[in-house]
Amino acid sequence: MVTFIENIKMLNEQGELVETTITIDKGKIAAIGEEKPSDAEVIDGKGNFVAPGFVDVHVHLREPGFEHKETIATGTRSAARGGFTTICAMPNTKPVPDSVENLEYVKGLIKKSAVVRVLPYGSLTVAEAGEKRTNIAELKAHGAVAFSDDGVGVQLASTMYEQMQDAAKIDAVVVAHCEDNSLIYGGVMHEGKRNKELGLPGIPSVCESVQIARDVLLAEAAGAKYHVCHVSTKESVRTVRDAKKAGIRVTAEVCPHHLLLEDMDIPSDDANWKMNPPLRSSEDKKALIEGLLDGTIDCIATDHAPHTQEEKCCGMVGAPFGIVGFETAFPLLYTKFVEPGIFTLKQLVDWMTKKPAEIFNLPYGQIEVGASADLTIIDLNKEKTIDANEFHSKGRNTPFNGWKAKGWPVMTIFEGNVVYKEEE
Ligand SMILES: NC(=O)N[C@@H](CC(=O)O)C(=O)O
Ligand SMILES: [Zn+2]
Ligand SMILES: [Zn+2]
Repeated sequence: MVTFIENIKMLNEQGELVETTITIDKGKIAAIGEEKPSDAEVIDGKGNFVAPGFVDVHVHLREPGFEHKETIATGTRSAARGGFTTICAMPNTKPVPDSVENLEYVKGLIKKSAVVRVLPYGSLTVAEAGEKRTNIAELKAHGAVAFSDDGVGVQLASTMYEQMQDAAKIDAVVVAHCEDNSLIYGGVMHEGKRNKELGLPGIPSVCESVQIARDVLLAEAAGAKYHVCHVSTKESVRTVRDAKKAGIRVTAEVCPHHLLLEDMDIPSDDANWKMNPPLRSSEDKKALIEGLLDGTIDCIATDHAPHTQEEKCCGMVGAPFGIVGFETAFPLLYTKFVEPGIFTLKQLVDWMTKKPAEIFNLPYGQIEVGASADLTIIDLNKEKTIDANEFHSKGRNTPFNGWKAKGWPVMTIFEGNVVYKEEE
């Protein structure tokens, strides 16, 4: 079946919006800017903006093991509603995809219920316990997109070094949640001014940056491709910048919440503001924005991390770290950064599509003939108030509830099929 999208605007190389059409045949983009084939089914783009389906290289779907927080079905529906068509699922599930058997099991679950493309990570260590190394060559051969122990830092330098050496041999990407356990101090938010006002234990910035500093030196020694998760501090940005200058193969991602919020914004001891790494200072936030703009930080990832309302009910100390991200990422970033002219629309879209795909060597994230027909149609003028109760995710854990934002995905197309359509 042939589908024809008309009355749509697309970004050109210069970053201008130009009117076009897209023809889809057998799940692939068959033509751009051509006439309607006679037998085609027509989608009216209503003059909206069409972007490549967003690519998120850092998400948590919770299945298997934590289906009360999220399932592959709810998580991917949430992704589709946010405009994401390719997502890389972190391995902190139960079981952890640390063996071929466990990875195959996870792949089976994905096949059964995912509505968008889910690419599973393999872990760096068995059960993410930080001790026994996994066989990453074997896991890669069975479809692991990359390797990470996200949720915890790899504490031993030798473990990281040896996995990087193995990764270098097969050109796999080592992806790191950087957190030195000896520097957490039982903290639940950033160690600064606001945690003292709230009487809450703080996590110092060095907890993250020292491990990034260690890892870039290990990546240099191993010749490995190394990607840093959710960069949150100015020292981390500087360390990545210096490493890039030295020719080390390092890339980095930043999350929307770290670009949009700082510790002083935290209104009270409310666990919907608790995530790892925590919201840092206003100087840190500034450094992250500068880092994106100067190319130190390569892409944006949501770190969608659903938890139940019961878990998040009662203050930061007992609650798990993490907030949901899919269904608010684009409108918030568009409203707060593109509308005021801090980022261009092309920059924002590239950081959510082409750039992450490049890092992980994925053939997605661009609208071109022959590519998978993964598209997000966005109404850049539509304004709406964020209501967590409308989320397709099981998670309601967001600090952005009640925020007004513009630029909402109205239709998401994955492999030529409509997987999300806004209710009229
Ligand atoms: N980011 C978070 O605060 N939480 C993540 C783990 C992680 O990304 O480190 C989770 O799995 O809940
Ligand atoms: Zn993490
Ligand atoms: Zn994560």
